Amino acid sequence: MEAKIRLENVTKSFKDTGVVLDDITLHVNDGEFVSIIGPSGSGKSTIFQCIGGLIQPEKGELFLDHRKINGETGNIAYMPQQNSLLPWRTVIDNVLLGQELFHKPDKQEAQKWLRKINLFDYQDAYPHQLSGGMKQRVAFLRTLLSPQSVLLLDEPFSALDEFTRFDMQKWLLSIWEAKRKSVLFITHNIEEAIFYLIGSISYLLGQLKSFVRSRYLLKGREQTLCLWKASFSS
Ligand SMILES: Nc1ncnc2c1ncn2[C@@H]1O[C@H](COP(=O)(O)OP(=O)(O)OP(=O)(O)O)[C@@H](O)[C@H]1O
Repeated sequence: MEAKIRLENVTKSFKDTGVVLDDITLHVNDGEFVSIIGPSGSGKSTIFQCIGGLIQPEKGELFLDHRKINGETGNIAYMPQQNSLLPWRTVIDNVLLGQELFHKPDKQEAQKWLRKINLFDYQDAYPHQLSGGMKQRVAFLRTLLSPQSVLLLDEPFSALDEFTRFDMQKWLLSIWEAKRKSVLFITHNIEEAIFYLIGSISYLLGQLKSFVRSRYLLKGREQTLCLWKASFSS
């Protein structure tokens, strides 16, 4: 299977903290769902910032399809950990932002999805009028509806209550099944990573050809924790 995203021997350090990523190699295949789990400070968000082109590694190369993307932004739909909504834009205009960058805003589709996440009545509200969980749902929707084929989700559901989180997790899986985007998902929570593995199994068994795994990062080193892996040939 073709790698959609490839990190080859990526090393990144910061002045204060020293080496954070030490020779990381990671391949994510087309349509694959990969959870990245690890303790706080192990470098999970730093990996995303490198893939998203927000920072440059001092060593190593990053590829999207076969194209080198070191330091390039705009290739990936990225939902960072911190609130990334633009305060001067309404909810609907924030959701449409990712699509506007590609000149493809689809207001009707955005409204359809806002209804699904119970935010239809807030489409004309501004971010300061929303709770933390509502903002997270808006940012998540913007990322999902962006046209790029790779989603980077950095703890997208951390501000949500258990019930809403469960709904969003199920929703994310159904979107992944329907759109077959490549998803990299950061979480602190091993149970959440296992949820996606188990949730993916029925789909993968049906499709006969896929591959799901979780990665566990230790400071400076990457170890692969193969919780579940399936590779079927069609
Ligand atoms: N811009 C920066 N300048 C200096 N140090 C940084 C910078 N960004 C990250 N770091 C440091 O790099 C290390 C890894 O940070 P990172 O945010 O990638 O970890 P993380 O695994 O995502 O943590 P968390 O789960 O708490 O979000 C931390 O020690 C952090 O202080």
